[in-house]
Amino acid sequence: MTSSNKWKREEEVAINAVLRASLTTSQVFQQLVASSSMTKSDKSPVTVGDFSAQAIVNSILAREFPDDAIVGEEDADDLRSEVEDKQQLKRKVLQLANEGLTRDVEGQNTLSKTLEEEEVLKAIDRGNHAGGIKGRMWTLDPIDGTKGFLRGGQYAVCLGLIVDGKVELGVMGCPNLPVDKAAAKPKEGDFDEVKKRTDLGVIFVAKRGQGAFQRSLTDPTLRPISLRDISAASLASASFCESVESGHSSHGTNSRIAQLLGITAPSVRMDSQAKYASVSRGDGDIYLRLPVGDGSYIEKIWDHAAGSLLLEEAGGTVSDIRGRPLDFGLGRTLTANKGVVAAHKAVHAKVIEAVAKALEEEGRGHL
Ligand SMILES: Nc1ncnc2c1ncn2[C@@H]1O[C@H](COP(=O)(O)O)[C@@H](O)[C@H]1OP(=O)(O)O
Ligand SMILES: [Mg+2]
Ligand SMILES: [Mg+2]
Ligand SMILES: [Mg+2]
Repeated sequence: MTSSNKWKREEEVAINAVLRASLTTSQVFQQLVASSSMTKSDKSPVTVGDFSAQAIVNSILAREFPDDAIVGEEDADDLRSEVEDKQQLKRKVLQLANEGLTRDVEGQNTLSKTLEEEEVLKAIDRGNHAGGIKGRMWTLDPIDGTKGFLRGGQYAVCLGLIVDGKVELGVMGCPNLPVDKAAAKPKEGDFDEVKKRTDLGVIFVAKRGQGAFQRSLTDPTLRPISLRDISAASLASASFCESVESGHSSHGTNSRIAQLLGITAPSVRMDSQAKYASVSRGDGDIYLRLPVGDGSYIEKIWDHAAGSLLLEEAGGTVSDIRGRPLDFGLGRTLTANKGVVAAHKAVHAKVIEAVAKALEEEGRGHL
């Protein structure tokens, strides 16, 4: 097998699955989140979107690669409940999953027969695998950035293929990101803008050793992407990409790191693994995810598999705050790592030095 053929079939299937799931989450966003009856505190649309997207991706993987394990964020326990609310949720998920699976998408993967309730629940529960170092497994975050999804910001459908503990393929759908990286991102909370714009929706694809690419939701042409070319000498011109949520990543520590590196540009804030994608195509240069507080939060593999490979293939280095590579072979979580630091290869070591200094100053040097 030539290197460009490696994972060809997996890539095709993963793109089709992520594309379908992205179209379905978009549909849920348009119909439920951006509807006038939606109240701010109602989190139910994201639940509908999560389950439907996981049902769609897992059904396709189960059919195409029946022997592969899946480590997915969600499970169907809630949908098996007899409570009327959950029964209603289950019916909605069944309908959306079937619509998503039977939609005509680039002439591929159409189901001959719609799924029954129990089949959809089983598909979702295929994501229960424990992970580990041996063999082939997919890891899925059906909606990463649930907060972004609810506020009309960024969110992502993230699928990675991990083989013997190494991410080999990553496919990420970002329905609210402009295809053109230079175009303005929709203003957060402006649901009408998201509804109206026709230039939103990107799928990012990376295969180990074969580069990083993007395509739109409608045109299958893959176009190469890469990080902005930055050297140690031009580090001061860099910009950070960081979480919107201060509970997910320490904004205060990031400011100090910027100061130490001579960076003055304001940080670009967005939810989800769209941060990895954004830096991968040169919109922002450094992705910092510094632990908050005592650093007890343990990152999940589905939150980093696709994004980290994309950024590496686009010319970057991804590590935790100590410069250790992310270890995807230890189960469902990244137990050997703390936080994430991602940047162009040429400046990554310098960023890690500044991270260590900033944490030391805060009395968190032990993290
Ligand atoms: N305390 C935390 N620290 C870091 N990440 C978190 C924390 N709590 C939740 N997350 C995860 O951060 C991801 C999105 O964060 P961001 O958009 O800021 O990058 C989500 O996957 C979310 O998990 P979950 O999917 O369970 O909500
Ligand atoms: Mg997530
Ligand atoms: Mg999620
Ligand atoms: Mg979640």
